Amino acid sequence: MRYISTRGGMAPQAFSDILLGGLAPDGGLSIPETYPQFDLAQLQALAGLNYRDLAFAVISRFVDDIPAADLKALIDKTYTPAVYCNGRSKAQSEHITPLIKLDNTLFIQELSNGPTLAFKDMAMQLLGNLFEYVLNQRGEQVNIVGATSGDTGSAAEYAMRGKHGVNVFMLSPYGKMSPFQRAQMFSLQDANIFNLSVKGFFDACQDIVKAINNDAAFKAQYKIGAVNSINWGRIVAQVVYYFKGYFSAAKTVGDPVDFVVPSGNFGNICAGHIARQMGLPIRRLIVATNENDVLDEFFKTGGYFPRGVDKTYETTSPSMDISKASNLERFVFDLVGRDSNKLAELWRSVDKGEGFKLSESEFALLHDTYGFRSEASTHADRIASIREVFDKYGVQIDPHTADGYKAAKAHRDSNVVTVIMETALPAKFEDTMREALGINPARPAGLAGLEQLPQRFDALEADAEAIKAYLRERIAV
Ligand SMILES: Cc1ncc(COP(=O)(O)O)c(C=O)c1O
Ligand SMILES: N[C@@H](CCOP(=O)(O)O)C(=O)O
Repeated sequence: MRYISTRGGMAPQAFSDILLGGLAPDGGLSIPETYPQFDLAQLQALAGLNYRDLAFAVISRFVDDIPAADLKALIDKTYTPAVYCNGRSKAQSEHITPLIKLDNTLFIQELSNGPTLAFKDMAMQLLGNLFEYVLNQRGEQVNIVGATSGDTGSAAEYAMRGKHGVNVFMLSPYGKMSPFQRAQMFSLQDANIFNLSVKGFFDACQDIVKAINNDAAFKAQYKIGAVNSINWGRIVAQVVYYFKGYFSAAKTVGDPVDFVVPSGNFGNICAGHIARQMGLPIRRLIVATNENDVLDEFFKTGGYFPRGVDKTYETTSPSMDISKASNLERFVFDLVGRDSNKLAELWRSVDKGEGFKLSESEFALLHDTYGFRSEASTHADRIASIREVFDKYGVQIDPHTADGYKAAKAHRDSNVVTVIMETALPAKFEDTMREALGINPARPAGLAGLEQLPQRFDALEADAEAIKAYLRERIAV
């Protein structure tokens, strides 16, 4: 399996190279030359596997430069009940991503039982182990520069803290995360973790990360790596839980299943798209956004017009306060027939701050061939959804998953099983949960008093040069 860039400017590379490389050298995103395929008989054979064996069956199809026994050991060490037991279903933690049944055809897939209570742990824990393995093999080091709107940051820091050869520099939007998210990151005192609180939205942090990665000389000199979903390693690990969710929800292998995905940077649902391209019988992929509805607009009109700060809003599903979705590039690459010249032209207009509109025939593909639907939520919708799910089913869902619930209601067809992806636990968003239900959500043991711990971070302007200067001062070359 070799990887190319969506923009066509990268010689085919092996998995370990793109893992360490992050963003492709031409500014594009790495993607496999072809997607591995599973036919019905092969899917039937996967259906009964536990999470670890399933993860190996899927991921090994994308990774051929790590010996199979080593890859299996890394996967086995990652997906254990001990790592994924933090949330609501300790009894079910062997399943890693169990389903909650709401009714006969509506389920929530738990993805947030890892150490930081968000779906990011599903991929980030594996990424930490993969980085450590590949760096050890090569005798190299990496300085990860990442951007977070609240959950990637803590997941990355918990996965990489204390790891040999890895430093993490995490840019987060100043004052825009929940108190719990902030405390989770800023209370870490490990010497290899650096929190940079940037005066701007997530999009500004992500633009800076990309600018740093696009400076080839700086990237090489300071050994810069990525843990955001621009890194293919994140996406491939996320593909696995669509297979798991499908096998847990479908009555018979081959039946259609719809997935609803709270979306921001489009990494999670992009993994769903890839699972579908590999032959998993997903019928619809339903994008759920909050008031930052650039993706909803794209899937409803075919126009992709990322927005500036004046049209990006602070909402009560803050991790989705994103107006420029990195991984849409991977999906549009497939949509335009993997024509990298066409893709590069579209993204030149995105990078200029303009955007693009799909042709009529391309727009039709979104729905007909690729099965996408979408829906946006407001704060009032979110509160109503949290209340409804609690009153009707006795289940507490977080505000992001609530955006998914509204989208599920808008698009579900009760003859087809629908799975809503749970993207975080309610404990991370106490204020909104209290507003909706009048009670504080349960907190996993060990996290009481988190917000009272001493916090360590540096506040910086949203300026790539200022961030580079910060990195130069702290990275020994
Ligand atoms: C809780 C939560 N929900 C949803 C999202 C959106 O996921 P994605 O960026 O993969 O679309 C994020 C962050 O990305 C998140 O942290
Ligand atoms: N919502 C994310 C934003 C970054 O997404 P990623 O999947 O590209 O890392 C966050 O919580 O930080």
